[in-house]
Amino acid sequence: MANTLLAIRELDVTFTIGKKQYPALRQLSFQVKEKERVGIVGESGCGKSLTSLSVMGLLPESATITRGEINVAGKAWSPGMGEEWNATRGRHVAMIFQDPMSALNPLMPVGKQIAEMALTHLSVSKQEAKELALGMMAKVGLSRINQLYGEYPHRLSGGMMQRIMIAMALICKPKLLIADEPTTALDVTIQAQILDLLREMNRSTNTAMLFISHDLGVIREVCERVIVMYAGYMVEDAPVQEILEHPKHPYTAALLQALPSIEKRGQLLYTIPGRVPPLTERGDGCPFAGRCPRASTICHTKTPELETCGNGHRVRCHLYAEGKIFA
Ligand SMILES: Nc1ncnc2c1ncn2[C@@H]1O[C@H](COP(=O)(O)OP(=O)(O)OP(=O)(O)O)[C@@H](O)[C@H]1O
Repeated sequence: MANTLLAIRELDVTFTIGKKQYPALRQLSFQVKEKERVGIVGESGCGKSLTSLSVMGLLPESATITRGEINVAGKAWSPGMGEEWNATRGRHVAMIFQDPMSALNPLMPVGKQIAEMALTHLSVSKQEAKELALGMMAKVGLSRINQLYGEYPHRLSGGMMQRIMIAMALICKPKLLIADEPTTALDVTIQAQILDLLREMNRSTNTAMLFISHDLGVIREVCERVIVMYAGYMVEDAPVQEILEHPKHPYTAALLQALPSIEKRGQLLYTIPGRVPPLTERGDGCPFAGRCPRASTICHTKTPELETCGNGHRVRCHLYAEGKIFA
């Protein structure tokens, strides 16, 4: 059985705005195993990025981890670790973002940026770093690599830049790659190529993946397991096929209903009425109660517990606890 690579337990992240504190992540608990591809899905504002930034140690200054545990490759985070955590995390976890242009240095040739990564983190000579960078550029499907090595970022298309970012992220052989909306800024055909590449890299390098997207359709293509987040809570966690066939949380069911499909061609696409409540408007009860067509009194007053339901499936919903979900 694969070992656990990332374990998040009962994590709370809180923003301090003025003199007030606002919880942004609540009781978040999940794991990523070695080589596993796990997706996090949810609408804008649900806490997907804060989850990845917590792991990376990159939370904004106004946000604090107020409770819980993050464990990477057997090493636990604790407050005040600073550089020590950066070293552990840096050795095992790399991240790619939605907009590769803003993550690349516009003044340095792209090949050199990949080589710099190897020079900084591996004990290699300049020549070896260049060779590793060229090898990685070929591996991520770039052509004319010798010429491309010396090109500046602005000369590259969005898809090529994202390939460069993936090469930079993987050159030091991290155990986990966090990809935060890596294809959202790309057009659809390029999107499909980058998703193929990420799957291929997961297979060929055994790097586990935490893939963040607001699009369940994309997660379905890439991941083996999916975590559904809503307003700072994980509301469902299950293998992808299980969640597609037997969604248990009304929010997950609504996300699935909103997915375009060939059968729905010509029909008006379903959208979930309402919006994710901002931090300042979150109260007691189930975070989804205000938009849930099946909410009852208890949903507005008591936060549901996370229930384990078999088949690797967990859900946070009073309907499940009351035996009203049979899906
Ligand atoms: N620097 C900040 N200051 C105050 N609130 C913030 C800050 N960054 C994020 N938030 C709030 O924290 C909550 C979670 O944000 P987060 O960026 O993790 O959401 P997300 O699910 O990744 O959304 P998106 O898909 O838009 O990136 C949101 O309500 C957001 O407004």
